[in-house]
Amino acid sequence: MRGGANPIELRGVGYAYGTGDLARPVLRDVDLTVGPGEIVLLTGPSGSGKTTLLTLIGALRAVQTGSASVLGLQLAGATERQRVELRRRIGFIFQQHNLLGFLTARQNVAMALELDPATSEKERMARAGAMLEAVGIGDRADAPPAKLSGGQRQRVAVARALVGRPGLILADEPTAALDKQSGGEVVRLLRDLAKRQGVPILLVTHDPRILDIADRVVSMEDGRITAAEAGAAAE
Ligand SMILES: Nc1ncnc2c1ncn2[C@@H]1O[C@H](COP(=O)(O)OP(=O)(O)OP(=O)(O)O)[C@@H](O)[C@H]1O
Repeated sequence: MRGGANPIELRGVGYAYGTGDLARPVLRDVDLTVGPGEIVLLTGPSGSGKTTLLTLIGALRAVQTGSASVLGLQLAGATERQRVELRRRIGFIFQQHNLLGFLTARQNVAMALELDPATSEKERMARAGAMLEAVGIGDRADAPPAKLSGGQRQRVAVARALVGRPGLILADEPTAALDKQSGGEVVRLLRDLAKRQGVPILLVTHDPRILDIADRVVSMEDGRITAAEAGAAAE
């Protein structure tokens, strides 16, 4: 079944951990739309369900109730194969950069292209190098993650998420491990590159200092969306 025209369209989504008497609802009747090229920040107290919602949209867990269309795929009832294909079209950025320590920055970025049989090793390395230039650390391409600062590692993670020209970026607290300045720089860079490519972003954050990068800020509380407001970037 095909979904809607927006990159993300959720209607009445619910989710519970556990089953039977132990079932604990953590998402309740969530409606959320992210439009083409839109940057939406999802905020709210710890435990309100933000990460659960993000992983559900990223096809990392199954939809239980409601309708969830992501990049045109209706996730309710989708097969595992369809979900794997969808995941390949999404760029993920996590709190911890999740880079492989035995690979250089360039190899870490190039790895994201390995599933694309149309590209040669040489092309993958060239595209990875260009993406590292775009995030401002082209001169550190041959360094392993251990030789990079936290902010530089997160830039590599941004390059890795964008290099495959994804249809959507999902980011979970990408600034949590960074100081104020490097956190701000990394998300602004992410925003600028995403806007240039027209890639929509859904980004979970606790960090009030980065809310201004959003076109829209959505708040969650106790598994529900409680408020949606225009971000500073949209004004
Ligand atoms: N795998 C799991 N099994 C059972 N309960 C879980 C699991 N993962 C999360 N929870 C619970 O679900 C609720 C929502 O968690 P979730 O991580 O989605 O919230 P969050 O808003 O992202 O929180 P934080 O901001 O602290 O990351 C929490 O009460 C959490 O304890």
